[in-house]
Amino acid sequence: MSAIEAAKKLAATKAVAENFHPEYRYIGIGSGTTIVYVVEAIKDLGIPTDQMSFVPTGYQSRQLIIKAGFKPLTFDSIPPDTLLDVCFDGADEVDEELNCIKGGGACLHQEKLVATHSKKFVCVADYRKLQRRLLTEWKTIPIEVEPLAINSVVAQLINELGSLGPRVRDGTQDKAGPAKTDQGNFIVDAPFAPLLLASDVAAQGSGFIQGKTGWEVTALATRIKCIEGVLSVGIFSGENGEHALARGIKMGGQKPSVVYFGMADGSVTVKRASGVL
Ligand SMILES: O=C(CO)[C@H](O)[C@H](O)COP(=O)(O)O
Repeated sequence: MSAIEAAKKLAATKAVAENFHPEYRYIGIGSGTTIVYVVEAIKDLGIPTDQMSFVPTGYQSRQLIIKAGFKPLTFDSIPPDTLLDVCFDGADEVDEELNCIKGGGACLHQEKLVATHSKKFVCVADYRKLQRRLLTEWKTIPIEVEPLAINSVVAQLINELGSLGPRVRDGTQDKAGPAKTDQGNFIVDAPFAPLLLASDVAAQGSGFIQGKTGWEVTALATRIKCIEGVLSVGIFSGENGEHALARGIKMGGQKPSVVYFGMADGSVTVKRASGVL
């Protein structure tokens, strides 16, 4: 096993040991390569799961749940007003304030649905994903776009928001044309300069900033989401589910409450959200 795979597995094992409880009934399962180790770790706990439902974030995730012998539940079958007890997912990059870029595997829309309906989002990643700001090593924001609107969305990303060379993601080698999401949409990967943290903006004493100093994370996510034809933006920012609940808001927290990073030296670095927990 490579150092990176070993790091993912270590982080997944610790994240599950500390955040998976026998009384849980609804568990979200994300997408990607790291989540495979999370599902393995849940299985290895040996806790009975017959009273539990596992909510996938796409085709790959559903297959993982089924293969592990867990009961899958589609997002639209969750009982009304019910929050998931926890969701586990990976990330492409995580900044100091636990904002994330997601969507490297084109599953951002369902991942956001699940994250925003979970009491707690537990993120699992390897050391490459840990950065002070988003778009440091991972250079683009994945955006899910309705195919008919693809040209107009790309034009607005360039002309109105200053993205330098957004590209429609290609499909597999075996199929000509753009990649399609589980919803049948396209993905635009939009490059921007590294994003400012909310604390950077507060320190400069101004509102949202765009231009020479770059975009603040949530300001850019909000602007992109407002473009007609955009279904979902691969920036998970703002509040986390636990903070939202503490304020009496049931749904909508996007950020992880905690991130487990598997490190190159075999340790696991745990970053928790600050504030009211
Ligand atoms: O957002 C995602 C898929 O849309 C994944 O969570 C993200 O790409 C991380 O993947 P990996 O665990 O393979 O590094």
